[in-house]
Amino acid sequence: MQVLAVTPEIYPLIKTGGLADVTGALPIALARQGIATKTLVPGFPQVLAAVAPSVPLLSYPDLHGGKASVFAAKASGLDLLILDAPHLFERAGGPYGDASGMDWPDNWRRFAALGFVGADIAEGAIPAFVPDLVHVHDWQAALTLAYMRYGKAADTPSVITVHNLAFQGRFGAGIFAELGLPVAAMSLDGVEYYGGVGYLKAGLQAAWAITTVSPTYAVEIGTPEFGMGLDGLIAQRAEDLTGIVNGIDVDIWDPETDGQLKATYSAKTLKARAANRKAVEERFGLVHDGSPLFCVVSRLTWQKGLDVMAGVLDELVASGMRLAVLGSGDAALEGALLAAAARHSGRVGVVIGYDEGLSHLMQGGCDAILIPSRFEPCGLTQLYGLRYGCVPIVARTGGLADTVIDANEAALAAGVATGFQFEPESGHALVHAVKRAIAAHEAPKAWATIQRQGMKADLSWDRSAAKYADLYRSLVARRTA
Ligand SMILES: Nc1ncnc2c1ncn2[C@@H]1O[C@H](COP(=O)(O)OP(=O)(O)O[C@H]2O[C@H](CO)[C@@H](O)[C@H](O)[C@H]2O)[C@@H](O)[C@H]1O
Repeated sequence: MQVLAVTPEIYPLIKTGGLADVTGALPIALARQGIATKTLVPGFPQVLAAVAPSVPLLSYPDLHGGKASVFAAKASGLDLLILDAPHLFERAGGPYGDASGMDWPDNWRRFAALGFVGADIAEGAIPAFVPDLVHVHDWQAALTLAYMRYGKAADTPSVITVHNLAFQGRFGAGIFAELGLPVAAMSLDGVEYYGGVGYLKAGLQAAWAITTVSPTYAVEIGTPEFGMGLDGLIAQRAEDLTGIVNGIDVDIWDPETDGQLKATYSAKTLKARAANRKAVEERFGLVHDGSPLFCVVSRLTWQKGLDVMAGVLDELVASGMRLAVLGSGDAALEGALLAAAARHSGRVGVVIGYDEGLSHLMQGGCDAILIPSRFEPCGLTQLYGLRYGCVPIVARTGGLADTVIDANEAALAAGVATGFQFEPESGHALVHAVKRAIAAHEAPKAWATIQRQGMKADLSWDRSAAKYADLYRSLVARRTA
């Protein structure tokens, strides 16, 4: 089976969040299931710098205001189709905005172009690669499915994966005329969304199947509390919706071989983590006093609930822990965390920025990782934590609820606990969970059992990829039936 994936981000070429980890790892795991994927990605500067250009397979004299082409490339074991459109994608800054974080005003045009080209390929524009199925990720790729549905490849099976319902790609009605879709598409069951145009909405409406990245989030997004305005549509499509938990790249994230660690280790040599802990303490300016060392590695946004944590930080420090925070995002939150670090010098350390290597070292050296998200479609950092013996302390929501087994009395007695869960959005509940973790940490043998139990979990992509492969096969069978 041949699959066309369409995504704005793919690890290791371009990444702003967990979406890239998924689109970078899934094709490789799917190949082991006999499924060949080619991934269409925008030619951002970071992408073009990582690949060798080749003869264009497709050319556009005028794609939304400039010349564009698609060429094939290979990188990190991935088969890529790169949409080279300098007027749309070759800009300094991030993939969605300028260096100051302001969204590009023409994002609607940039990702309409991506979708338009995706649908052309679905329709057979590259004769040597006519996909059996198209799989798009998030709002930036979602319009592919609207272009397919309204003419180009209406009977090619399709899947949309929602990595985060908070990002919807909502634009004014004025753009519709420039999308090149038929007038009929500007309707309630088309791309129209609260009077404007909704890219994610259009994709959810057009997709043959919808997936999201955990079973609990799949249920949550059908409710007004988590549905972000799309719950009605999601509930309507409940029969076509599945939750498939993300895997992680267990080769990149392997404490036995990880080159970013000061000392590698296994479940049998947990003591070796001490060298990593010391390196973290030094990097974050923390005292070396043997007290529990917790960490946060996160985008600093409302979703992640770190404002709730910042609100109880004094209590957390008073309970005896030290905290190392790596993250960037919301300026007010960055400020609050830096202020806490100044207030609790030696006990709280903050590094503002994005540092992949340091995130590995933290997982390899800290005792626990705090993830107080308000909502979390899947979450990857708790999975890295499990694999590295960095015990996750998580809000009971979405994929966090599905992947961490709370260390309650029964789970501890049965030896199956892998972390700690607490009620989301409650500073009080977070403090309580941290205190439970600190108490557990005081019994080194029991703590090591929790660590080892997490390290035993099968977090590889193979299990999840098998579920995607089953879904793909069932959709392709439906087409031919
Ligand atoms: N400052 C920093 N330095 C270094 N590394 C950093 C970092 N900040 C974050 N990261 C890394 O970025 C990734 C974040 O992944 P998450 O799944 O936690 O969240 P995200 O919300 O981006 O993804 C969305 O998509 C993914 C994929 O489906 C879902 O798991 C998730 O719930 C959903 O919100 C991890 O690999 C993490 O280590």
